[in-house]
Amino acid sequence: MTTQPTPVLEARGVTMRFGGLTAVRSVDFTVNAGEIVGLIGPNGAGKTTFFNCLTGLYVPTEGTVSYKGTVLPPKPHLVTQAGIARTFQNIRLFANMTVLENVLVGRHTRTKEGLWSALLRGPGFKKAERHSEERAMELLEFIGLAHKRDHLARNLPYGEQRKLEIARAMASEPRLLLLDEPTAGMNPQETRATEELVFAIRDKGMAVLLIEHDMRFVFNLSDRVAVLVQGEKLVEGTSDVVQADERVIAAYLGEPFEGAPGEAEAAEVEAAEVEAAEAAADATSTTSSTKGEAK
Ligand SMILES: Nc1ncnc2c1ncn2[C@@H]1O[C@H](COP(=O)(O)OP(=O)(O)OP(=O)(O)O)[C@@H](O)[C@H]1O
Repeated sequence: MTTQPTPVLEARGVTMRFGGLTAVRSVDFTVNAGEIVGLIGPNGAGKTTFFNCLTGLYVPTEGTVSYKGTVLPPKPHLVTQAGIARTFQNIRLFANMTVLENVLVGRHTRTKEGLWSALLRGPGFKKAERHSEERAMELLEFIGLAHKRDHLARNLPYGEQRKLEIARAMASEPRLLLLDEPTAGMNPQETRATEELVFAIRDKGMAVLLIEHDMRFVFNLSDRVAVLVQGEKLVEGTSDVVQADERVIAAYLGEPFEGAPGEAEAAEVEAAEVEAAEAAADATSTTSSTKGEAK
């Protein structure tokens, strides 16, 4: 008997427009409990915009995002409270706080004292501090930074800062973790260690969705990979299926292919441009022949 996958995250018809630019177009997307899913696509394909729609940073122009069957309000703190945490493409740590403090701040959605109390270390925060500190230290041990608990975040090497970001996101006790380019700027050893870390996170019971440019990393890790091209989901499947799909290769190489996202619009624009150019050419020849007649 096969067990049905349980969706944690479901995006339905998510579209995001910035003025005249459609960065994400009608994307349906699901992450199931216990899965590692990769989201790939050429530069500017709309991956980060889609992440921002999932995490409430952007309000999608159309479509809905649900967590365990309930539509999420597009507000980052409510999304985190529901059980989704994320890291960013550019590191966003509190540089002048210690490693431990950074993780404690990440726990604010799970303590009733809240963010300001955590930042200002008010009386309520101190009370809850011991329990939070134990949890934070467990996390630091898990990611291998316990020995650096009192170091300032800004003094950590780059790879450790990225790890700390992951620990801080995990501190909110999410069921789904979204990682935006977790290996950006890492050396091969750090990338390999991050791969192990992501597997270990999944083994803790969290689903993981990651955007990545490092193909070996994403194909090694992911149970499923979705490919965004010009804001549309082009292909979705196992690593083997996606790697073998010629449309994916063409999209990465920037080559045209039949049924490419945006192809119909591009053809319309091209036809309009040709028409405009022809009209302009006609007008010029009419003018010059008129001029010719006047001579
Ligand atoms: N806030 C914004 N306002 C206007 N346009 C935007 C905004 N954010 C993204 N875009 C545009 O939307 C498109 C998709 O960008 P996005 O950053 O989501 O792509 P990406 O796949 O994450 O790219 P990369 O891999 O380079 O990070 C691009 O054309 C980008 O210029």
